[in-house]
Amino acid sequence: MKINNIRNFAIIAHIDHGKSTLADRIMELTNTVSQRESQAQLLDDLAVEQAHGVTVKSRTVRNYYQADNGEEYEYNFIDTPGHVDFTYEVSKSLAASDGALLLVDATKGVQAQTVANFRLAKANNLVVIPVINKIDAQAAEVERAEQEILSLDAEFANGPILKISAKTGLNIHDVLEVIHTTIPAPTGSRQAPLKALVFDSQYDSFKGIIAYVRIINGQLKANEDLLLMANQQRVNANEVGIFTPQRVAAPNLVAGDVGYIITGLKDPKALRVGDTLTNYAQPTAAALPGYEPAKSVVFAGFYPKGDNFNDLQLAVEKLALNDTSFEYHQENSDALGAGFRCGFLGIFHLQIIRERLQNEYGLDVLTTAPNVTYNVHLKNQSEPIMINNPIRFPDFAAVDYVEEPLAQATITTQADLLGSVMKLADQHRGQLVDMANQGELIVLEYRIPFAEIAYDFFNQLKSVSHGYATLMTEFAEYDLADVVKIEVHVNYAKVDALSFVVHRDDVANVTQELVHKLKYVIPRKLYPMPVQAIVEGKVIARVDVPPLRKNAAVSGDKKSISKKQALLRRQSVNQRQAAQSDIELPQEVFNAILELEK
Ligand SMILES: Nc1nc2c(ncn2[C@@H]2O[C@H](COP(=O)(O)OP(=O)(O)OP(=O)(O)O)[C@@H](O)[C@H]2O)c(=O)[nH]1
Repeated sequence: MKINNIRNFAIIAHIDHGKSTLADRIMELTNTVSQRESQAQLLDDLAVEQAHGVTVKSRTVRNYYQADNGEEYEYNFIDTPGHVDFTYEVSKSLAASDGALLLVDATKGVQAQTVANFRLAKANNLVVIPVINKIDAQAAEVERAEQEILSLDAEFANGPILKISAKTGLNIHDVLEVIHTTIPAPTGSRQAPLKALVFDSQYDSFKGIIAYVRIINGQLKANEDLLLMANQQRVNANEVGIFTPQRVAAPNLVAGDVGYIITGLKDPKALRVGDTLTNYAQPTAAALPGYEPAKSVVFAGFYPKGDNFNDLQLAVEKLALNDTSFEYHQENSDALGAGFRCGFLGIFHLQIIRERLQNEYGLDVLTTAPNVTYNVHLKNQSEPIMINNPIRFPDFAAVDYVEEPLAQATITTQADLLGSVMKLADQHRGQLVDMANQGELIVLEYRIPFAEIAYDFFNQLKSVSHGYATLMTEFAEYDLADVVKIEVHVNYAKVDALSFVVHRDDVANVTQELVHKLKYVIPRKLYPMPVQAIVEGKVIARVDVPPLRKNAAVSGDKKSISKKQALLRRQSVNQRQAAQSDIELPQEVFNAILELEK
């Protein structure tokens, strides 16, 4: 294909505005896939995606389009995720594209992710084509959506604003035409030395690392020797090819193309997404600018259930390769043994990774209660220490002061829901910074501790706004926080994995609720076990997990005094022996912390 007839573009939108449906329709109209195949959504093929009905990973597909002007075009499109936790995936896809279709749901209009993704596309110098989708829906307000698009960028008045239904197929032909008339062909020279951007990757147990590349300059054939520029690693292109959407081998990839390279690299850490690939013998002079590494916001421990630490290690290594925003390192807990401390972009991201471990690797992991990273300033030390694991939170006597991460949170809401949304943000220690109108929507800017919004805030916001309000967050700064560590002792022994950090004001409520929840989820033993929540050395709350059998001391059975005393003696010996001994920690115990009403 001539480079002039290639178009590389992304489809971007707010969650659920119809990206995957439009992608399916494009593949159908270009005969990339048959009608029968396209009955099921083709691109969201990860089990987690089907379960939640959302895109988690970006997908790439090559289509051939016979245009009205008689020319044939190669369309490489990248379907991207819409959930706020996966913005990082979107920015990678955009770096590999020259243009973007910005999809707006006619029943919802411009929403927070629409704005954010539009800005990302502009930052990557992409040509953006607005497309209003779902015009078939009863609740569609096409004109209003159009006005909102124009208030996003007045320049849209100069170009077409398409109105389609991805569901019924209405006006999809216009979309296919506008792509080649509006989005520029890639610029790049086939003669120059090879320069390819690795914009994504995947791990295959047999084939090793598969790099997803956009060829900027030059060309490459199978079996050529290549160089990964970041770590000067030499690799062989075992196979090169394109996505149809399945991988199909091709003789070569040339400037402008999007495709894959099977590298055979077996070490999942050997390749970094954002790296530049070049020819080993004739390298290009300078690497492409890489991506900003993603910044983890939420941390939690993953521990194997049973004796499969090695399986878990391999699985997290491979997942981290497929999802570069997921980070991990090994940690040990007295209560749980060896595991991993993992970093995520948000709680939904955590949930997705956990489900992927289950679905793709058959691993059921124990997940400890999530937390954020604290900067702890010690009394006798000038430099603060970063704590992302409550087990390591220093003793209160040594702590001078603590700082916590604040988010810049942008909440977009309908005017009539303003009251409930502001109340929710207030309950979560949000400080209102700015408030502005965007069409009929109100955009609120908050400074709000990540610890307050990292867990369930998004769901609560959806619930108070009946699904309409949207949330975008980014890291703002560290700020002083009056937080304390809660330790949990079961049967007088500290259970390190159950430690967590909360604001001092919440201590009384949280500890009471916690011990009462733990009473029902800690597996019972033959003797009663006290559960204590301890803050700064003081027991703040306590309950007893009842014994499996009746307690001799409180048993109502009629027994002689001496028999009862003998029973009590035996019971107390058991109890003393049992203190310190292992207690089991099923997942429900950690969920009890996660579900606390903070
Ligand atoms: N009425 C109507 N519904 C549509 C149309 N396009 C998509 N939908 C529906 O909208 C919902 C979301 O569509 P998806 O294509 O999964 O949305 P998405 O943007 O890919 O979602 P994420 O991948 O999770 O970001 C589905 O229930 C679709 O059937 C349309 O043109 N009209």
